[in-house]
Amino acid sequence: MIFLMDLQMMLLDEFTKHGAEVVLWDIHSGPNEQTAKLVREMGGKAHAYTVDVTNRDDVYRSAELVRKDSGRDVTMLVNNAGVVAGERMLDCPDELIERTMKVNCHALFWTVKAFLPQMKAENHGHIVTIASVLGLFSTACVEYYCASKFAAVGFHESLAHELLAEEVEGVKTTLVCPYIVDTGMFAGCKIREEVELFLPPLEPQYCVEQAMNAIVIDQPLVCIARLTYLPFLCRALLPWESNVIMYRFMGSDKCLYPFIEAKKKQTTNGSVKVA
Ligand SMILES: NC(=O)C1=CN([C@@H]2O[C@H](COP(=O)(O)OP(=O)(O)OC[C@H]3O[C@@H](n4cnc5c(N)ncnc54)[C@H](OP(=O)(O)O)[C@@H]3O)[C@@H](O)[C@H]2O)C=CC1
Ligand SMILES: CC1=C(/C=C/C(C)=C/C=C/C(C)=C/C=O)C(C)(C)CCC1
Repeated sequence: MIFLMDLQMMLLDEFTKHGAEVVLWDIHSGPNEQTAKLVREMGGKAHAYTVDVTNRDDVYRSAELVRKDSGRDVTMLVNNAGVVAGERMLDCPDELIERTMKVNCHALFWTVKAFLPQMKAENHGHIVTIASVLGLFSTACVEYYCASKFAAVGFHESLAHELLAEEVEGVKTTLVCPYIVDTGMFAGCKIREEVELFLPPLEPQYCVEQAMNAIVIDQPLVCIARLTYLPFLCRALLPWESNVIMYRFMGSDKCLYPFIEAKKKQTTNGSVKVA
């Protein structure tokens, strides 16, 4: 059985093709039921549960319910839920900053605590964390999003080390770090045109395919697109000043400013949604 935190339809499509029975957790029941219906229409098996992954009691209770309802253990956990507030830190209400940490990072603690013991006992399972390239290197204006994703990466890596150190070889881990994906979450983000030719925003389908390829071969880390391994390496190897020059040259020092502006317009129109 596969267990998924709210996930794009395409990712579900891929899991369904692999014969998975999916359990969907989402904070909103309507869209979640709709997703489950679509999976069933594709010939897959899906069960929808309304869960706020930031609420640890809700997570533990729902994990028990899943076990009871299905009579089976969850063998794959995909932590995909994520939020971004889209406001400069100094303008952002404290609650939204906290919420970003809770959804993008704390939720990983609760879901892993809920499902890993069983996986360890059976020496069988897979934990997938959908983090971000912004968990490996940063840029301006997304301090709390970066903090949450760096934390997610740190948590995932330490867990992966622990499983290896304890020789729990049947429980695999995959850390997925995508660049901008064209889902609307970061709409407006802009780098220099010449650079964008080599590194356009990712098509969701491409991102999902690359993530699935990594998951099926138990790859521990995948950066999507491959070119984004470079800034990750540069951050580790080059002096800070060289990275600053590189960022300016590529227009990536202020690439999130237009995203913040676009969000601000949405907020003034009263249509912004967080979580
Ligand atoms: N889009 C991008 O450019 C990138 C995204 N990512 C990461 O990929 C993941 C998916 O993002 P994407 O598909 O773009 O964004 P979406 O906003 O479409 O997906 C995020 C999902 O998380 C769900 N969610 C939010 N809060 C909670 C909660 N408390 N409990 C349960 N579910 C919750 C939302 O549910 P609902 O819609 O019902 O509110 C939403 O469906 C995120 O972790 C994001 O950080 C990484 C790199 C780039
Ligand atoms: C900083 C930086 C770049 C731009 C990165 C951007 C724009 C990342 C956006 C990621 C998002 C939105 C992730 C969401 O989770 C380049 C051009 C790769 C190269 C140099 C360093």
